[in-house]
Amino acid sequence: MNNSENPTALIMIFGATGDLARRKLFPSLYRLFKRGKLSKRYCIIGVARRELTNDAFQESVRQSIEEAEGHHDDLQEFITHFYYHSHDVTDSSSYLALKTLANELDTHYQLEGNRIFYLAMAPEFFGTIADHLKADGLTDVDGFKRLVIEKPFGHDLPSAIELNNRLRQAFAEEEVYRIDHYLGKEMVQNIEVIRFANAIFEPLWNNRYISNIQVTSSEVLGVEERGRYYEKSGALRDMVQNHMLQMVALLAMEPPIKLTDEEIRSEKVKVFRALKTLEGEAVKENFVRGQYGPSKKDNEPINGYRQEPMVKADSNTETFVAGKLIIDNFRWAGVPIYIRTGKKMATKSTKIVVQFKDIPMNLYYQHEKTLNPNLLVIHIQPEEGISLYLNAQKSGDTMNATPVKLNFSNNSVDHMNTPEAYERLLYDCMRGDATNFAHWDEVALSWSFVDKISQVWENQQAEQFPNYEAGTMGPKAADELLEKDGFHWWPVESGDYR
Ligand SMILES: NC(=O)C1=CN([C@@H]2O[C@H](COP(=O)(O)OP(=O)(O)OC[C@H]3O[C@@H](n4cnc5c(N)ncnc54)[C@H](OP(=O)(O)O)[C@@H]3O)[C@@H](O)[C@H]2O)C=CC1
Ligand SMILES: O=C1O[C@H](COP(=O)(O)O)[C@@H](O)[C@H](O)[C@H]1O
Repeated sequence: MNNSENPTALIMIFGATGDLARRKLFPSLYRLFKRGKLSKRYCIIGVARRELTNDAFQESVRQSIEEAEGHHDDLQEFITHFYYHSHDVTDSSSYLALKTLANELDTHYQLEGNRIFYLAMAPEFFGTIADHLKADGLTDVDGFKRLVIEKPFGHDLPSAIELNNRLRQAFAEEEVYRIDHYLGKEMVQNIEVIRFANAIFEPLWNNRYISNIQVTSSEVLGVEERGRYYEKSGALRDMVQNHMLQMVALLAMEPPIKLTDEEIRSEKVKVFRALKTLEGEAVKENFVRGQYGPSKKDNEPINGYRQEPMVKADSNTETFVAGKLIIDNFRWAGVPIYIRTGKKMATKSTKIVVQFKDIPMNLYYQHEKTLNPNLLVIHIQPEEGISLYLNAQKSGDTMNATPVKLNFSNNSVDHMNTPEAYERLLYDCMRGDATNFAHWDEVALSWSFVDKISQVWENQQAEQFPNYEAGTMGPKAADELLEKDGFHWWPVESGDYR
């Protein structure tokens, strides 16, 4: 790992005129600069097809940062380190000019030959770009070379293997940084700290004391302009294969012997290996798919998925998934981990609820009431924090126990300074810390789990689609999935369970 706190590198962004670069990458780089986490020796080359001068590119970078961060006097200084190279990545003859520019800037800014290639482009180009970077000598550098790859990493296991084999011709595994932006979120990173830095949780973190875990990531937005991509992806590939399973791995892994990327990955991989594979009928019993239908809000019609641009009128693509995961190991045997994610749901929320088992005997039993279970809630977004639900005596009432909530809200403490996920991940990559990126073994194992489900779903038209109204929390079958185990989804809207 290059542990410098102010790393030096040339960052080449392929797809520099695209949405991701504008909305996430440029503002994140600026925030690193602002916080003094970028050394003065940095340089960014933006690459895309359209013809732009350096000045026009710098202006577009300035605008995108101002949209996200407002106006700042030091922006002018920041953007002078940005250069633009018009280049079609499928055009073999153009890479040599890119190499010449990179070498010149390397010398000019004294970048020590450190290079980061960020592929913020459609995945079909990943292999071609990596091939050329090597063949045309852009990776022949004295310093480090790293490849940052956006999702989706393949469409299924065979395509992911093919892509990986191709990338590995040019970059070693430790040089490939597969982005999963959930791993850059403050409270996702906090899962490990909550678990491993608190004596009160780790002894209870197993099937003796936990009855079930629920991980929800719901979105209010629909597929917007991404119908073409989403039709081939669906919620299973778009969210479950990566973000949802990564959160599950962090919740379920054993404590690593050290907090190094190798040790943490090795524990996460064991979780993926222990994840019970579902096939045939087991898919139907344990997984629910949904697709949003039209609805109305304030008398205004809301599109169903099949009415969205670039979506087939009889689409079989799921926009919602709920599932019950079983981790077949000593710690988790018998503890269901429920996941749920979807588009056009009632609220934008990512939350983890850990429900503890009931105590053996309830001394505070009331006629019609049972005690509320203890819950640990990890609020990932939009609020960031943790809540612990306990039972305590209501004032003046000695026979009753009432749920009370102990709350820590990150938003109220440090919200303005909480780094964006992309900001952290870019910084980690510059420092050579791959802990919060997806290792190939994790990607391969999560595809093999998800592929079995998609194979069943793709062979059966979902006749009941659409099966949930836009603006709701998904199909009824998702509630029944938990009801048959004697549980229910804890609400994610308010997060207040009293
Ligand atoms: N946008 C987002 O919020 C997220 C995006 N991603 C992933 O990031 C990647 C980029 O997404 P996004 O920014 O939305 O995509 P866009 O379609 O907005 O941008 C694509 C970029 O690629 C460039 N491009 C296209 N074809 C070529 C070519 N042949 N040669 C050189 N440049 C080319 C385009 O510029 P030009 O037309 O000038 O060539 C543009 O800069 C995708 O893999 C996506 O899945 C992942 C998570 C979130
Ligand atoms: O990767 C993706 O994530 C977003 C949701 O991210 P969030 O940080 O807003 O929760 C999702 O909208 C998109 O479809 C998916 O590709």
